[in-house]
Amino acid sequence: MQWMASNMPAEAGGPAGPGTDFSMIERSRQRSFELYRLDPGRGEPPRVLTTSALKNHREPMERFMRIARSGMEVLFGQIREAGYVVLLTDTHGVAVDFINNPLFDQDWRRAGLWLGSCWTEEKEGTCAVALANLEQRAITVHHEEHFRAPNKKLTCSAVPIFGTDGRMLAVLDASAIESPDDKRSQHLVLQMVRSAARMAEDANFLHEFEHHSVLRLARRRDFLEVSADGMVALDEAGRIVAISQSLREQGALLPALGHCIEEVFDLRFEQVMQAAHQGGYPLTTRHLATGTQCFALVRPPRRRPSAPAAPSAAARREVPPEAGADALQVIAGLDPQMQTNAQQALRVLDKGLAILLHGESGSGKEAFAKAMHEASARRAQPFVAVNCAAIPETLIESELFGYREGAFTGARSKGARGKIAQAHGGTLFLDEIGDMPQAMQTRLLRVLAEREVTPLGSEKPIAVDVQLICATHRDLREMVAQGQFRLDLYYRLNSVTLELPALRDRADKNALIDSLLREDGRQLYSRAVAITAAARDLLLRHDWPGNIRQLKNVLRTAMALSGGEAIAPEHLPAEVHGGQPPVLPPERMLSLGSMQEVMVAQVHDERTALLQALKTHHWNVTEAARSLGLSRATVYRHMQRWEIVSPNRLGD
Ligand SMILES: Nc1ncnc2c1ncn2[C@@H]1O[C@H](COP(=O)(O)OP(=O)(O)OP(=O)(O)O)[C@@H](O)[C@H]1O
Repeated sequence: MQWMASNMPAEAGGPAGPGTDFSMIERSRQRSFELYRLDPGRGEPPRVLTTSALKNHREPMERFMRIARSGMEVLFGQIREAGYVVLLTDTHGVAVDFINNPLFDQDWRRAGLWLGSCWTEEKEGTCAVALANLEQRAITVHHEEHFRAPNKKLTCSAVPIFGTDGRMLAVLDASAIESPDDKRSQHLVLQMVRSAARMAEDANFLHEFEHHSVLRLARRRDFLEVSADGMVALDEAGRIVAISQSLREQGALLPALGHCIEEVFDLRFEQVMQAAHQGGYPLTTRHLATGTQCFALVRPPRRRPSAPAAPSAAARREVPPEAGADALQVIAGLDPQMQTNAQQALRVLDKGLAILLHGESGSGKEAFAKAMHEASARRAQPFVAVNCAAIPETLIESELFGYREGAFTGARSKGARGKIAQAHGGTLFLDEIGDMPQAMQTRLLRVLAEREVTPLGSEKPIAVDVQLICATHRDLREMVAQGQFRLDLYYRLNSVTLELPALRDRADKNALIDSLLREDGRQLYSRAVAITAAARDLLLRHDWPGNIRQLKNVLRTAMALSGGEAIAPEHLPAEVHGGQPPVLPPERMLSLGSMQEVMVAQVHDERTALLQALKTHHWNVTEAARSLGLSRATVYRHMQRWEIVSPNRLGD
């Protein structure tokens, strides 16, 4: 169902056949050679885990394996005669379940298509399961496209399966040892794997939300019962608590999470409940944001847990969207590029890959990194941020790697744990990675390769397990070309690069303004602060060199100046009016400290200007207000705020 134009990357496919994405395969080949230094000629089949090691992979998957089993059986029934085996792997590429034709056990085992086999890029190089895991897209890897010689006769079609929070759960794969040379022969197989994967996702969704009302949605009424386009789960208050993967992929409904059904569809929750009580008849409705007409069928909650009384509609609207994977959706807002970033981030999280965020200063790289941490399996562990540009070069080593007692003059007597060790189990965010000195780059590379850190003055390495997220506003590729950044570290860091758009390029400036007015208004005045159309217009037209940070500060100052009333153009600084920005060097304007200085400078300027006008007009407030283009009430409010007292009243 197209709720709006999809902003997801195109499905892997193309003229050369299904699941063909040359750049995906090419990138993987490059990593296999350069990052993992694999030997394409190595002869043995993929490693198969021992029973006890396999148990560790199967246990966390047990519930889902039971749900996915019928989908696997349907799929196997369709392709068994053509000589395929069906594998279900976890997100580490380990086959936790499989169905084969036992007549050919020996052949499957020899080919590594077996329970417990490990299909990772690190060991096997380019292969379908590893790529579906890494890129979180459906793909066929056919014959010679495989990296290692023993896999080159295989054809494998793999499709990722996502959980109800958008995180990847597993990969479903169909593989054969013998198949025609033409990759197009696999087109139908890939489609079958895809529909079995979708069946497993939907079954999992219905199972997980069995205590919730679930709305099946379809653009065509006839297909509502047999093949809905997607599902949303509602809690007892009518709030959307989850949306199925098929709708997630279209992006349009993501911002609906946490909202009441009537805010998203032209449909009252009471109608939904009524339909549920009467056995579920189709409802005709409309998606409010896109105007798309659609049909909904309610599946009532299976067993209703005894629940507290439903809150009022007003109270329901105040509830923030759920944490976890949705933290990323919240930070992505309504901007298509940010939504794609959020989807990509979910695909690569918890895969042991470093992630690079690129974007202008203040565009929200750290905020995005924090949201990624929240969305990851590490969210209960520390998030440690280090700004490489803010630490003097002489201290960066001890700050990052830590030191043992007496490691250098001035060291603390007990030594110190470095930031890398502090982030153990969690996420390490290295901001301004382009500013990291070359010697540190070498040490960091070693930490990433060996997954251990040796504090200064110590010989005992400490094992560390961190999700690394780096950020920069610089062009690292250019820095590599200039010899300022290590090529091998660059390869390690940019397995995935997410480009954060500058505020001026974001399609959701309006919504961002509203959300900042709501959040900061609540902090300052315990309520959202309004804004006039003229002031909003100025904000929308400004090009925001300091990005969201600057917008946030401008709005905070404006809120203070307006005293919590609607923000009008007069509350906005000169640069937003197209005038000269405060005289500060541009690079300083972009740091948090300097933005606060800008705020102070602005307030200081406004106070001086008001004082000057009052003096010029002999403390006649009406005259001073007219000369400044402000209302008398505003001038009085500002006088009170800035403690300007008319000399005529000093004796009061
Ligand atoms: N989507 C968002 N909604 C609301 N506030 C946001 C959003 N993204 C970022 N911010 C806020 O904008 C400010 C700047 O964000 P952040 O520090 O993440 O930017 P940055 O790109 O890391 O900047 P720098 O490169 O200078 O370190 C912060 O106050 C952050 O909370």
